[in-house]
Amino acid sequence: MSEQTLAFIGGGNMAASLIGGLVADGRDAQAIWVADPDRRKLDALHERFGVNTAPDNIQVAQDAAIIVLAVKPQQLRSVVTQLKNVATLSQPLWLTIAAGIGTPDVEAWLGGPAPIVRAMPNTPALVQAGATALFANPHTSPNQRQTAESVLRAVGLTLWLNDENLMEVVTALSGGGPAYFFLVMEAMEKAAIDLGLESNTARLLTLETAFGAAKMALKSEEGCASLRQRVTSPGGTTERAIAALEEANIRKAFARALQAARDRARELAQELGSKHA
Ligand SMILES: NC(=O)C1=CN([C@@H]2O[C@H](COP(=O)(O)OP(=O)(O)OC[C@H]3O[C@@H](n4cnc5c(N)ncnc54)[C@H](OP(=O)(O)O)[C@@H]3O)[C@@H](O)[C@H]2O)C=CC1
Ligand SMILES: O=C(O)[C@@H]1CCC=N1
Repeated sequence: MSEQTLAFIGGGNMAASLIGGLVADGRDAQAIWVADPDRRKLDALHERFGVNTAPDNIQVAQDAAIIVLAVKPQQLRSVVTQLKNVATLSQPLWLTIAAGIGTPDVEAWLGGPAPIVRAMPNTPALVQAGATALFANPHTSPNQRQTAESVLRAVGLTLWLNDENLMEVVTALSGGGPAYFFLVMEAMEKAAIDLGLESNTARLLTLETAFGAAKMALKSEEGCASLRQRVTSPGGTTERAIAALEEANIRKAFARALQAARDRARELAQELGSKHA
């Protein structure tokens, strides 16, 4: 394996999204390795993206420059403990994407100081439209920060956080955010079908409208509130729709949703962190 080999430990949803985005960005699939206990998942990743695969975490991680920890938070501790001796041989950069679990926990499981970048990506990485926040622990060199950033920048926007505690808020906002938008799109599509539109028409109009609104907001200097008002003609139809949404307390629902996700990230750290023996 060459020096810039990326080893993914865990070949599930988020690993597939990151790998798909990286390969689409031109990264050599031969320099990407994936380990997962499920042979069918590995075969599917190989078929889809041409990456190398093996069921053995140590085999996949041992010569890698960057080890991406892409397992569920509940599996992170045992995986890191299993791989900690790899670090003494090849001194890789650890890149963890697990929700809730902080770099001090990963460092404690590794048994000593190590360069660790904690990232919170999201699944649109698959189509290079991801949004990722990154945090580097103090043992990460400027070069290693750049290396981690270049991996995530290949699949979308990257931002650095100075305060690791804010990663829980990012997890609630952009980590899980695609699911909230998918839910809104699901609901809009269903409502339009119930009102008589043919399903394919409802789907296409919903998706293009979501895409157009996001693209317009990204390109515009105006905030979302102002763009919303431009659609909302006084005495018109949108005004009635927005009034119905406000009446259903949509703002409060989103505030509660993000808070619940942020709190769950904190709970995961409590339940699974290194202080919890
Ligand atoms: N999904 C998302 O949108 C996002 C997820 N994340 C984070 O990414 C991480 C992965 O999430 P996601 O991809 O959704 O989860 P998945 O469950 O889809 O992927 C995790 C994979 O790791 C496998 N696995 C289990 N145990 C081991 C082991 N010991 N060694 C190697 N692989 C193992 C799992 O197999 P099996 O299923 O058989 O257990 C599964 O295939 C999580 O920590 C999550 O918090 C971060 C941002 C967004
Ligand atoms: O739901 C989760 O826990 C993960 C983290 C952010 C998105 N998916």
